[in-house]
Amino acid sequence: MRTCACLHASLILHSSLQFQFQQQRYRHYLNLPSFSPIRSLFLSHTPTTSLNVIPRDIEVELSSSDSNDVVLSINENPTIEPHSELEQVPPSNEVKSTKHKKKKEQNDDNSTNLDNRFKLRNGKQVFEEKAYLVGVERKGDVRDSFGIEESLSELEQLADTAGLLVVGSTYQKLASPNPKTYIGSGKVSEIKSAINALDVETVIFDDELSAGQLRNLEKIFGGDVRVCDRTALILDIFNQRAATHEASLQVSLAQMEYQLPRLTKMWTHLERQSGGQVKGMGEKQIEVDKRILRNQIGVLKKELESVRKHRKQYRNRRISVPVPVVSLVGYTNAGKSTLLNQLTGADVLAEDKLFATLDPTTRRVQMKNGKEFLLTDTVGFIQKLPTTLVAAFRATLEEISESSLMVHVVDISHPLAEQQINAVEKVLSELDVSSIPRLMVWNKIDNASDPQKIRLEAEKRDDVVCISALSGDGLPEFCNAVQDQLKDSMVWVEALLPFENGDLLSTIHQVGMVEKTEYTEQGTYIKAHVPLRFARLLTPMRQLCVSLRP
Ligand SMILES: Nc1nc2c(ncn2[C@@H]2O[C@H](COP(=O)(O)OP(=O)(O)OP(=O)(O)O)[C@@H](O)[C@H]2O)c(=O)[nH]1
Ligand SMILES: [Mg+2]
Repeated sequence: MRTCACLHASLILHSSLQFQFQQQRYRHYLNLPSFSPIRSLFLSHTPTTSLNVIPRDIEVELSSSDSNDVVLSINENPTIEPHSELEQVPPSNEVKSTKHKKKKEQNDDNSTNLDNRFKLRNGKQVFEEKAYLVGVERKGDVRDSFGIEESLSELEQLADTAGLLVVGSTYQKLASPNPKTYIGSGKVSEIKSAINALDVETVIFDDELSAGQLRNLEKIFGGDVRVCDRTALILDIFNQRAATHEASLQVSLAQMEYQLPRLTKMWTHLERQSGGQVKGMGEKQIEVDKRILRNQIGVLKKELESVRKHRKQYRNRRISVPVPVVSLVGYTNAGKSTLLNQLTGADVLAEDKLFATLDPTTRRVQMKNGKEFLLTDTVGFIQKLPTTLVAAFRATLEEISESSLMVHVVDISHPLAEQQINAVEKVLSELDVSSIPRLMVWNKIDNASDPQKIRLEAEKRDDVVCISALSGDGLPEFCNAVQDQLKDSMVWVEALLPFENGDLLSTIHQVGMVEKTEYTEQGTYIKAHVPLRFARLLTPMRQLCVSLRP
């Protein structure tokens, strides 16, 4: 009974907040097609997480009704002055004193200012919050990884992609992070001064923070300042970018999984607001919230599974002709989509922003010699990308793991090309794709400071091709290299597949190069080049073929 009541309370709370937001600054987030980049994380999915955004001038009341139901309601607290940026909608019967008029004018100005700060990002309107970036350089960090300044400049690019306005940044060298606040107390004070001086609304940390660290920092910085980390920011970009139903489901799932261990803070906030009267209540509510969230995660997973099954069936049907699949992998912004577009005439969005692509797109590449292969564009990788987040993009992973060849696209003109290569290798090493052969492509050769030097270096290696996906330079050589790699990496087999192995046959068509298929009474007889792992799978059928061959 109590459990149900709490769920009920959460829902009441949500609608009250919506009502409040409509009167206050937050109404923008709810009325517009997209929420503010950072707040969307907390607002969009679970009702209870909305508590994260209770502004300072709202008080929370807790009461118990006859039926033992716990009812929470939120009221505007008239004794507290609204935050200067809040747009107050006056009640209709308000006395129009000069003082009020002045205040209304001020508020109108604020409203106009706020309206000016909505920007169109990723096809959606988002509120351009002022952000401050914070990084930590760990003493003893390996030299060939990203330096702190480079990492922060990448974080700035991410913030810009998400629609935030970066107004400043800072970093600290530390032997180990502070368990309570991640950074040292001196740095915390420095950031607090910057927040006041620059009117900062969001502080973004370059590394993943624990729930406790987020809570402590928000407490120190003050009620209106949001604290989030790189992962939350990336999730928010994914949320804005998700164009298909499957991508939206994947992002929602990843966001919920990110929120689950971080649910505590809003309820301690509640306890604080009520002066400790509800001590212990927060703890129970967290359990209820977690259960609600877990249930929602379960529902989402089921829905995703059915979408995936459908996509797989569609893919199997689509690939009826024997063509191997080549997947494009690489750092975000390396030029994967541009390469796909150039080779296939596809119209995948390619732009100078991080994470332009979320959904895999596959197109057929027709070579001059009549040979063909399918090319798949995938989501880009980035340093400090939690594997759980990559795992959320199973569609991409499936495309990669079922491909016959991985082409690693590198922006060779980038000053941190080597570090980006290492970051991609690191993500790939965490995925189960080590058995898939690779080819490396050094892209954007047209943009390199010394293209000749780079070409000479590439010639020394036999697994690298230099191209410019933008101008088309080097693309025939790229296609030849793909063909050679595909053949080299495959094993010649003749096998007889029983009819019940229809799935295997269609996968072989997909990943191998089938030269002949013949239907016999015992099954399908094939002659093909197949990847080594499939040759192993086919071993018993190869023996069968030898014994039955006429
Ligand atoms: N100069 C130059 N620019 C290129 C080349 N290839 C791609 N670009 C540019 O690089 C930017 C990123 O290209 P995309 O194709 O979107 O990169 P991506 O790897 O698909 O990026 P994500 O989808 O974010 O992972 C775009 O502005 C392209 O025009 C190239 O060969 N030369
Ligand atoms: Mg792309």
